[in-house]
Amino acid sequence: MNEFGDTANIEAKAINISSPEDPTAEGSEEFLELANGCLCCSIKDAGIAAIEKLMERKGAFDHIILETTGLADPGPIASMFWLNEEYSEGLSRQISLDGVVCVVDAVFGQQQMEEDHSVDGIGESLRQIACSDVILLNKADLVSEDKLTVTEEMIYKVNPSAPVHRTVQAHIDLAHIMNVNAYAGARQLHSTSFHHHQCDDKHKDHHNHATHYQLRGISSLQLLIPPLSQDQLAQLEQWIQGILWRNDEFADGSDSQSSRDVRVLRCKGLFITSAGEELMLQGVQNMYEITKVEERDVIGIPHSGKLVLIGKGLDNTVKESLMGALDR
Ligand SMILES: Nc1nc2c(ncn2[C@@H]2O[C@H](COP(=O)(O)OP(=O)(O)OP(=O)(O)O)[C@@H](O)[C@H]2O)c(=O)[nH]1
Repeated sequence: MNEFGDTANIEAKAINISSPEDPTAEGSEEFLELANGCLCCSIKDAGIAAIEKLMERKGAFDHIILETTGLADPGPIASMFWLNEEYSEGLSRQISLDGVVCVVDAVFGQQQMEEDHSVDGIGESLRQIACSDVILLNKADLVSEDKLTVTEEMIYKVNPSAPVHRTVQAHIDLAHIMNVNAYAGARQLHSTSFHHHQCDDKHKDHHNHATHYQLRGISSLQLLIPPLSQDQLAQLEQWIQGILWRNDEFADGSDSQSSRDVRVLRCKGLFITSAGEELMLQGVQNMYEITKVEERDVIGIPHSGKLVLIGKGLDNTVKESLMGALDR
């Protein structure tokens, strides 16, 4: 869980396991120190080692909750649990990433987001919101209804696909933040209903079936994807690789203006093939996977697929580039 409302030092060091019912546990909580400080700065070594240590006590707990500091970037952490190469050989067989929860401070959240929009690059609060699957707008008792609404609208513009819950003292029904399966089956995507606000409707492009939410530093783009032939599916995947990898320093060295400007932090998609197959896309930063939806997960066949990109520089050019790729 992230809370960007504070300005805490990035050197927080604990993984906190709650295991009150475990008779073998020494206490109701255990803290595993990460030798190298912040989890996201020590992903490959200390992070994985700490989780491996935890898994020696497999069965003593049901969930692992990682609480990062206010300045952490959740993207690399999410990738570590999801598709890390070393990790996938070992622990990913035993545990899976459920979702990323972000706590936004209702008193300072708006100001923090405004400041982060005005900096070069993508400020941490925006990264945290962009990568979240559920958002708590906490300290709702301390601000006016108007301020809550304005903050919610700012959040929706950054990430239209994460539900936002207003909370006091972060009290929330655990069903909203646990077992959310944000990275699992397509069930989630079938039922995803994106937030629409009056102020966003003018950005909606019905002709191209696209919805575009633009805020200075970060934006999201939602596209309806028609049923795809096998060729189009291959073209779509190639296009996705292009947009996810073009900014990577290990990529093909492309140095065009658009390469520098576009940065995808999170992508999700559900694609339908003309043969009736369903495929799900999940991506964090430059990592992605496209998996076939198992029959048991399918709840009715949707008429069209959808693609959601959250990141920087996602303007009309990106949408047109995708349409062009599918038309080839
Ligand atoms: N009125 C009100 N106070 C709250 C709420 N949530 C937390 N607080 C109080 O705000 C104070 C600061 O709490 P946080 O903002 O969570 O600060 P913190 O515990 O340092 O946060 P982290 O370092 O991010 O874990 C504490 O006294 C909390 O009891 C809330 O919803 N309403």
